[in-house]
Amino acid sequence: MHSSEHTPAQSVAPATLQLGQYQAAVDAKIQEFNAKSFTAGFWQKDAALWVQDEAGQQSIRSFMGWLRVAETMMEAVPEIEAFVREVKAAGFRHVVVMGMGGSTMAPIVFKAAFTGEGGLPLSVLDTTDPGTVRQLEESVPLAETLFIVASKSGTTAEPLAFGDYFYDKLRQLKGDKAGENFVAITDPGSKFVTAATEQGYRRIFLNFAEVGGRFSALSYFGLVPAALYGIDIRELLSRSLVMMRACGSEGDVATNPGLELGVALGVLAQQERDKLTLVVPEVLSDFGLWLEQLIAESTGKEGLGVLPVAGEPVREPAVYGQDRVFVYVGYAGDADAANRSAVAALEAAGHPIIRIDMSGPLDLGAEFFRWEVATAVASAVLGINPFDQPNVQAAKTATDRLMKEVEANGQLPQSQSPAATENGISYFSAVQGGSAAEVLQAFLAQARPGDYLCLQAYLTESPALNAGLQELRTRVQNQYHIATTSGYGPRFLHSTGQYHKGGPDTGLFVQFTVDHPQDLPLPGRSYTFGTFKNAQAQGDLEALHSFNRRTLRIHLGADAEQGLQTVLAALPA
Ligand SMILES: O=P(O)(O)OC[C@H]1O[C@H](O)[C@H](O)[C@@H](O)[C@@H]1O
Repeated sequence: MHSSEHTPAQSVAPATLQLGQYQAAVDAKIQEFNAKSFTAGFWQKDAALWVQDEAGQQSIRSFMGWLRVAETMMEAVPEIEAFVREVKAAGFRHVVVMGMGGSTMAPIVFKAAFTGEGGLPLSVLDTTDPGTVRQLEESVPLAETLFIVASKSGTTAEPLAFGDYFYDKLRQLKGDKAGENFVAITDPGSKFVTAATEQGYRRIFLNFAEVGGRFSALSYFGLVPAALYGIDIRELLSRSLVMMRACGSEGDVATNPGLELGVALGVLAQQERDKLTLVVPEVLSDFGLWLEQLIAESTGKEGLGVLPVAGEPVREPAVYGQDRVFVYVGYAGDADAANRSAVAALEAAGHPIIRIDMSGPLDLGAEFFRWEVATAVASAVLGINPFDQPNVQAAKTATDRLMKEVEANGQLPQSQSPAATENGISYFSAVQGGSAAEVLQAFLAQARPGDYLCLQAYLTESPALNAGLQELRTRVQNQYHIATTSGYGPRFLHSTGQYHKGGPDTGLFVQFTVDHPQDLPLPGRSYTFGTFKNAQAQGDLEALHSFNRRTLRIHLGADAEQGLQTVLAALPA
């Protein structure tokens, strides 16, 4: 057993790595990295530490702006705070952040981890699901809501659709003054800058081309919503800077919190401990969404990667395979007894364990940085470029093609015939079976050690659905001992979707779809939110097939919650 502590005063949250039998391999990699002065090279953006091809190296050098973005943003704090005062003085009562993937993940984490005291209530929209869009619209005071359209590229279809949808609503209320309620966060020179200017947006925050989406938590993308929500962004950033110095440009990898963690994760993945299973107290559950995107999109490519497993029911050692590393992130002094004792039992059973105890939610600023460094370093161990997402495009391309068919024919092409239809629910898969139970059984029987079940819910999120999806994960854990992940679509397409297609061929993908009786039209477009979302589901299924992934689509009919219960009832005991 080996443990390393980082606990000086005015310092970063302590991390303890209990790696057991894997410590020797991690130590060997640390020595190898020290011998080539990895720490210095990392800060000098020496791209040869990651990949050897010139194009890959060029991409790496041009996306390392996140290393110092917290310093730059410290100087922007007065500007952001003045903006918050302006917005409050103008009478706004609510903030909605709209975007996908890295552009909205940090606000999602902040919303759950902080109370919002002293700030404006915050909502995040990152789905084309018409039910969710409608719920959001009904839950905010439209005329007094500030809408932040967040898109680095300014070309992502979803945020542009959200912006147009709500701009149209505001025009109906305020005519030419609609733009007062809109803010853009995007890269300089993006097409969206022109559109937002023409529409009279209140403010356009220009972010940094050299900061990629999933590394943008500590840039305008994370900090403008954070400040509006009442978070002390100066303190958040100053804690990031403490971590940044701790991860600083010289010295032994073994005493560098980000580098050591990254080497450990990379080496563990090479030793087939590639399911990074996050255990957190309830208030930090959305930290898992942020970490999922960072790790899965950065490392899940070329058949390699670390699979983040977030939100999985924490269980007794007997249900797990030998492919896990457990990471506990919580608050020092918070009992969180059930989680901590479960992790202790897993440690006693021989699983590698990493524990991080923050002093409070403002430490998230430091943790964002630690995990960004660790993810970049784990990618160096694996020999891949952490800053591209080559396989996300496969789903987008398939969706675009399907949307052209919608424009031409007024509807999506019919999909294949189901393997089984029972109680109004249809099951589509390459596996055969005469009944729902047989199809489910045949599909899940493909599970091998090291595989994972991936639930992809293109549904309106609700507590009942969350409970049903958790029940499904628990049942599969019990019976097949494989890792289980779960995500709502289309959110995960901009996150773990990269790993699903680009990572190892170990996924068993179950896609849930539903009818859209409560659809919503999109202004200026010939299609609805519902059609767009269906095309995204169908497009991603095609993309998964093009990578020969094992899939099962379950169409739940009109009532998703009831449909999911019917599926659970059909699941072999
Ligand atoms: O901020 P945007 O340019 O709109 O991008 C939003 C997201 O979409 C893409 O699909 C990428 O895979 C993500 O890494 C990115 O965070």
